[in-house]
Amino acid sequence: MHDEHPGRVDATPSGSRILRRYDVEVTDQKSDAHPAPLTVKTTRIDDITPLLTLVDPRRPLAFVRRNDGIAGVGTALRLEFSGPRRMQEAAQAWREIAAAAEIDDEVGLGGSGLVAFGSFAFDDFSGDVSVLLVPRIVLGHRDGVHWITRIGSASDVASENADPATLGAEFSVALRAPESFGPTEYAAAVTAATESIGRGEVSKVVLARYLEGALPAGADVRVLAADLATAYPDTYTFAIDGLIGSSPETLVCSEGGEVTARVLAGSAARGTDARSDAQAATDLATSPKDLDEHAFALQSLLQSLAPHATDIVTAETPFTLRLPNVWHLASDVRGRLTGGASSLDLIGALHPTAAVAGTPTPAALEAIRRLEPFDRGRYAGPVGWVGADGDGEWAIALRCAQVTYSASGDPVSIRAFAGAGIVAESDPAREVAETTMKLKPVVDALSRAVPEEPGRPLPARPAWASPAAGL
Ligand SMILES: C=C(O[C@H]1C=CC=C(C(=O)O)[C@@H]1O)C(=O)O
Repeated sequence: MHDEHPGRVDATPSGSRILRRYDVEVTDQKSDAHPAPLTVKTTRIDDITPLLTLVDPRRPLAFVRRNDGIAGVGTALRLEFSGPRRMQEAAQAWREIAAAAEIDDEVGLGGSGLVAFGSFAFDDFSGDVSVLLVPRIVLGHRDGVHWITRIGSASDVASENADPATLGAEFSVALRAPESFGPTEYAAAVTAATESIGRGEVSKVVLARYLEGALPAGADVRVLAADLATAYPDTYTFAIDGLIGSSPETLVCSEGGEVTARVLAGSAARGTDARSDAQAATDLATSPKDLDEHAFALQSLLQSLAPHATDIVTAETPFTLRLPNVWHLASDVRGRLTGGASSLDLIGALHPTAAVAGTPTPAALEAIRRLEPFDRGRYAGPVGWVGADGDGEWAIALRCAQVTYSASGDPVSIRAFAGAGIVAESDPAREVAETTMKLKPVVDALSRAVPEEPGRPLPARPAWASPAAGL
């Protein structure tokens, strides 16, 4: 049964709100009711249709890497948060929702059972809301296991289908920098940041810029996510509340008491042949400027993680991570959780790391607010999912774009972001080039030629897609 009266059910002093809704559009109708406890049933299935063919073409919901991941259909619950305590409030709300839920999960893997997808704004004072979204249906794969989860109140848990729909035609979008903040203005902001570093006000600042463009009418934005997943299979491809991207950086993953992170900072262009590519990696691994930039990011992560974990290990020197568009300096971090923090508590403790803000954090945030003449929204914020036990996978929303919607819910425009870590030795022209490199995944995916025939072939409708199959 669909709830005809989705409405506001809780409001916190900071302005966060919990909305229960079953349709894409949120209404602000007030209600004193609290959300009914969720009933959740996860069943193993034999196989699964490509996840992205199952999700909403206008507002896809997915978090995938290589063949593993989860995708969501419909909305059982939408929770919105804002302000400096948005992640702490989300952690608390999620604890209550998960504790009240009735969960029957025969799979028991990360991502099965009750999950919420989430995307959080970068800045405490962003105009964009942060969200946790609980879908009506979750489809998942992990380690060769496939499952479907149905979520709802007791009466409606099995009432929604996940029907595959052919991906729409490729589309091409001309992305442009805003007139007021193009490459020249970005370079000037980099200079201002290095001057501020020279005056000792801050040690590192991550400065971003953006490109934007209009989407063609009826654009199926799953196509962007599908192109990114194909081109960047080793990254986390995400599509959550219109934020679509492919991030190589793990903010934090927690599973069964173990916590992991992958810190990235320090970048170089890929070479044009094998020899120049190997040279680019060696130069990056020995560049004092990039090693400094990396050390700030790693230190900030280690310091913020320390109160929540023990036996924290990381290598003494970063390794070079090869992506199709760029080399990065990378450090993997591992530890054991103490004190029972959920993955939402952890993102609240770790965000923003110096990979996306700078060092020291307050001065870097102040410089970003002063030098970037736009709201980052959810770019560079945590993006991922959390399960009922608090475990989850959270990337940093990089190499991504935010879709904006018309009042009727149609995708109308898109804004792609990229930033670069600025330290004392940064050269403005090189930082402009670095952001261009980092914009490449989204720019390329939005410049695809329109194929001869629209749409892509789909496998036959799977048996589990219907509640008649008894799932
Ligand atoms: C801020 C971004 O990248 C961060 C992650 C990896 C390398 C970075 C760098 O070398 O500056 C940045 O810290 C971005 O992609 O928008």
